[in-house]
Amino acid sequence: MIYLASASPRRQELLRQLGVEFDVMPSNIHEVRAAGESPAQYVARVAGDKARRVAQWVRERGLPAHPVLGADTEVVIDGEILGKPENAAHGMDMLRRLAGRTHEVLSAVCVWHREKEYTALSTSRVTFRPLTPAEIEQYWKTGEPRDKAGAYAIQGRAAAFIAKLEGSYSGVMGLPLYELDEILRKIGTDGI
Ligand SMILES: Cc1cn([C@H]2C[C@H](O)[C@@H](COP(=O)(O)OP(=O)(O)OP(=O)(O)O)O2)c(=O)[nH]c1=O
Repeated sequence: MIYLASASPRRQELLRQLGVEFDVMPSNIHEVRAAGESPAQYVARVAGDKARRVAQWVRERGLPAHPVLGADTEVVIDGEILGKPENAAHGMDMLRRLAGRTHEVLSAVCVWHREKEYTALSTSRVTFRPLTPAEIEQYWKTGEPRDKAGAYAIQGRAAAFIAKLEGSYSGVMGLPLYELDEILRKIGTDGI
């Protein structure tokens, strides 16, 4: 049993795939980049913040001390983190930037267990085919990109845009399962 420090339905789906039993406990932390933090440092730190926050609640409420899992996923292009789209113009802008190019998706997991934290980072390279303005608009209108880092979902219609993926499909979707399983095996809580 673990606590999943996330409100993301994608992360629940991915965790179910590993067969790990979990309770959902969203962290609701405010994600803000600190000065001088690289994208890799940022995702790892945010995954840790989510896990630490929920671990603290678990302690305060006297709940059973199961491991706590936090995760963060960011889309990076030209060294810049794109974040989630604030509105249609912002989202379509992101898709225009990604079209016809290769970008990185950084996905970090952090497990807090017995006063120790275990963090892993998955880096994937995703190549989009070129997109026409009409395709970008149509895709935006599906509603799929709205709550997603980089304004797309590999597990949804954006699969049709992805010419190449080097790295971790589950990592791009929001929870790198290979890296997570390595940590869970280390602490003796695998789902199998
Ligand atoms: C690139 C990409 C991102 N995403 C999603 C995964 C994450 O849910 C989201 C990135 O935002 P996150 O801030 O990592 O997570 P979240 O706000 O959804 O949930 P929580 O903080 O409670 O854990 O983008 C996809 O679903 N598919 C994709 O292809």
